[in-house]
Amino acid sequence: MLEVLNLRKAYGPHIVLHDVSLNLCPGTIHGLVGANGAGKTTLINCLYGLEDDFAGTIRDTAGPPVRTHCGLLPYEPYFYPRLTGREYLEFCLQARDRPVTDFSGWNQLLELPLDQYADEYSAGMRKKLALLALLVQQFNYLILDEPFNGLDLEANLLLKEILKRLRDRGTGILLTSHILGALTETCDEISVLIDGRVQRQYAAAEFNTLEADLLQRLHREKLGLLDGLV
Ligand SMILES: Nc1ncnc2c1ncn2[C@@H]1O[C@H](COP(=O)(O)OP(=O)(O)OP(=O)(O)O)[C@@H](O)[C@H]1O
Repeated sequence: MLEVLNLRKAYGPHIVLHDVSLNLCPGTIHGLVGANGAGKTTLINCLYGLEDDFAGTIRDTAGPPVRTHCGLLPYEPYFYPRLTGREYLEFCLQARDRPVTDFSGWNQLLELPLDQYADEYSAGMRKKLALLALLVQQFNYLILDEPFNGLDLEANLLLKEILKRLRDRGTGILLTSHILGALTETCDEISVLIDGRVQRQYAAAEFNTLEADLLQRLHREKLGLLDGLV
């Protein structure tokens, strides 16, 4: 299990995360929802070790450093110039001392032109390539920052199915999204992050109240204004 306990992270005087605690269990899809600037990417960066100046505990309870068995899809994947999609995948595997395998099975699903330079891909293709680099590696845990953003409808549907199958195979998946439906359709539990605090965690059986709760929590005053208008 990946455990985040009393995580506190500040940039200078600005406290971004206040005592955040959550667990990512194997075989579970855990969604993270929150407004722009709520601290989702900061939480992910701390969890994956891209930030180290924080207080609290982050650990894989099985023992090894979190990154050993965990793959990250960053919000905006970066590709070195003049590397083809195929070379990027090979680079990702070699960087982790993994054998370079045949990508054609996974790429029959995502249909990327792997012999084209990755930095010339469209935004959606870049996201697919970064996802492909995770899928070919069989991680125990995946951390996905906005995985659905930028993908076309077909790829969105496919990705939901892939995530559910990985979950059923035992992978623990933490994902962020601003698309509530994408979260409620795929997740087993959802944490709501407001102003750097986990306000509440919802189990799947409680998802039917999530949208109404978020409207109240985020827009109580605006709902009052709306009442006067419509
Ligand atoms: N490197 C940084 N230096 C200073 N402040 C930062 C840095 N990174 C993030 N922040 C601040 O931390 C807060 C949380 O940012 P973060 O990117 O984690 O939010 P988010 O929930 O992922 O937002 P979004 O939904 O827009 O992606 C914001 O106020 C942001 O300005």
